[in-house]
Amino acid sequence: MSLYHEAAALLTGPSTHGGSLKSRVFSNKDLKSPPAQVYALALETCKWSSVLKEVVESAELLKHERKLTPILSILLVHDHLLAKGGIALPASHGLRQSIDRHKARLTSEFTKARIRRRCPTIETFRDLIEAEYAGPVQHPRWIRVNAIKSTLDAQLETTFKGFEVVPSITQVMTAPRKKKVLCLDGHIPNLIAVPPSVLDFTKTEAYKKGEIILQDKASCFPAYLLDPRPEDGDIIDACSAPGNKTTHLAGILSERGFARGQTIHAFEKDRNRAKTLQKMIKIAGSDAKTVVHPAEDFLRADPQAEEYAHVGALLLDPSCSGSGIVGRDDVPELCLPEALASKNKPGNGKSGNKKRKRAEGEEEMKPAPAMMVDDDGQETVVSSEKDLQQRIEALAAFQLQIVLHAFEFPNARKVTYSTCSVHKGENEGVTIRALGSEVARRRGWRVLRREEQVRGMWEWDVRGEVEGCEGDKEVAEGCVRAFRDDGRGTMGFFVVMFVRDGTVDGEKKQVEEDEEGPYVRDQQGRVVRDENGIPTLKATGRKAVEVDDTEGDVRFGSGSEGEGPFVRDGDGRIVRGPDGMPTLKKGADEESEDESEDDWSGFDD
Ligand SMILES: C[S@@+](CC[C@H](N)C(=O)[O-])C[C@H]1O[C@@H](n2cnc3c(N)ncnc32)[C@H](O)[C@@H]1O
Repeated sequence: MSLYHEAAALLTGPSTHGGSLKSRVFSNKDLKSPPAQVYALALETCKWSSVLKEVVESAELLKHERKLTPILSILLVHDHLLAKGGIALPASHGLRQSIDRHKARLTSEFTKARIRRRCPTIETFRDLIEAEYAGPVQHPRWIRVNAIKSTLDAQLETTFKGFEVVPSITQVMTAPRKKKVLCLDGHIPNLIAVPPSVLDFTKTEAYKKGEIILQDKASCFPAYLLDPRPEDGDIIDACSAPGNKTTHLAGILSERGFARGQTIHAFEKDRNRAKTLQKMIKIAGSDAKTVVHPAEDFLRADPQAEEYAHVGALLLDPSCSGSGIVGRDDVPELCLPEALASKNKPGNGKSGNKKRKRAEGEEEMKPAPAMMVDDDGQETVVSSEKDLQQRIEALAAFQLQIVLHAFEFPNARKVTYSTCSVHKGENEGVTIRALGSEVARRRGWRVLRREEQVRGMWEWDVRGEVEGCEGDKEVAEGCVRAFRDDGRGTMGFFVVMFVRDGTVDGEKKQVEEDEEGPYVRDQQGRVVRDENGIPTLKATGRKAVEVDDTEGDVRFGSGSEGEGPFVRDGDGRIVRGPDGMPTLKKGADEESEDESEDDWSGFDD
């Protein structure tokens, strides 16, 4: 079967593969053509289908070529007009000849379609189609600067040279997809948003060297909320692959300075995914500080083992329904030409119809069963609300087990739990059940209140659902949510942090100087820290931990005074608040006059 027949069958034929176009292509083991080629052809044809319908109808192609079906006609005309190498069939092939016979007419109708849309060149026509496909508001591309290998300033001067810095995410989301604008995120340090198609960042030197990491803003919440510090001891990332959050933890700690011997333990149950994890950790430069536990189930790690005696913080990001992932449920629109259309006026055929239309002669399509694809790729057929509830319940039971296991680590004081799901059952539901558990009560685990959270997180105003928290407003406020398509540019996400004080197993109080803990505090009650984030012990007046400075300088940014948008100290280092956010130079955060509604609050404390 040719590439075109395979793409046609995929787009209009009966399907046993539900889910997005991507998962339909890549889970279809019967394809003879390379899946990437089938996917690209099908997706691009869908994007252009309203134009192709117009061209095919105006050229009366289906009237003259009775053997062509509507779907085949637009797939072939797509490649004829828009693919670099034209139709991927020999000149003698019947399908190709059915298009070649009408070359001149098709080209002329395509030119008319372009001019009708006021596009002077084919490039502007392509941009218009991409913009229409994305809709008026687009999901930004989020880029985290990996503090182990680079700094925000260094990236602004290299990878993002020539980009205009705009103050609000709204301006990035509504900018032309290729416009060189960027927004420095106001919640997560070292995070940049740009329009989605401005550059293929995977081809940049910075990406190849691990200086930048493509990671959605919401996916940066857990490591930032966990706020890892040198005095936290070892850290466990329980469900790590592909390693975005593991490398983020390492990035934060490298800015603060790892304590001597401080280690991140990264568990990953799936052997293949563990390989990806190892690769990512190496590229990101965090391999020296990370112990990967490949193909190891976190639930089987013994909390009492000597190896984990110094674990003070855990990040839990277990498998979930993935219902918050952007693009997960994308099935592109498809406009098909009328089979026997005679001289249709352009635009007659209701192009832009949301639903897929079938023309005469197309095979009857049975509704595909809905497919739930978890964020680690596991597929479940979900054909009713009951199926969905059962799947959520099974996931929630597993997620709860992960949280309760983490609660058992003897020296753990901080645990974040996150999902990229929008379902209450996997989020607030798990939180409430964890709080009500025997181990939580025995060991004093509670939810970190909003006002106790690191600044970017307490300022984030999308919080947990009170109803999902059984009416407990304080717990709901402690939960952090993110939704797709709410104008903030993130994926759907949930994170909560559990903490406990010095009470160990309800018995002995750890030795502390007073109720406020062992560290020196300022007049506002905040722990006084040095430039590496290390607090001073009241008892000794000395630093709480020795920072490992054997691997070179611990930096909070580099470059000379006066460079970049941030305030610098006398040594040229970026000045940051206690939460790690850089301070913008005066005027750098001023809005343009016409920017009325945005969420920018600058980086000042
Ligand atoms: C949501 S993904 C993690 C994404 C990752 N935290 C990141 O930000 O790149 C969940 C991962 O947990 C792994 N996993 C699931 N159950 C596990 C377990 N019991 N122990 C260790 N890994 C597990 C899955 O194989 C999957 O790779």
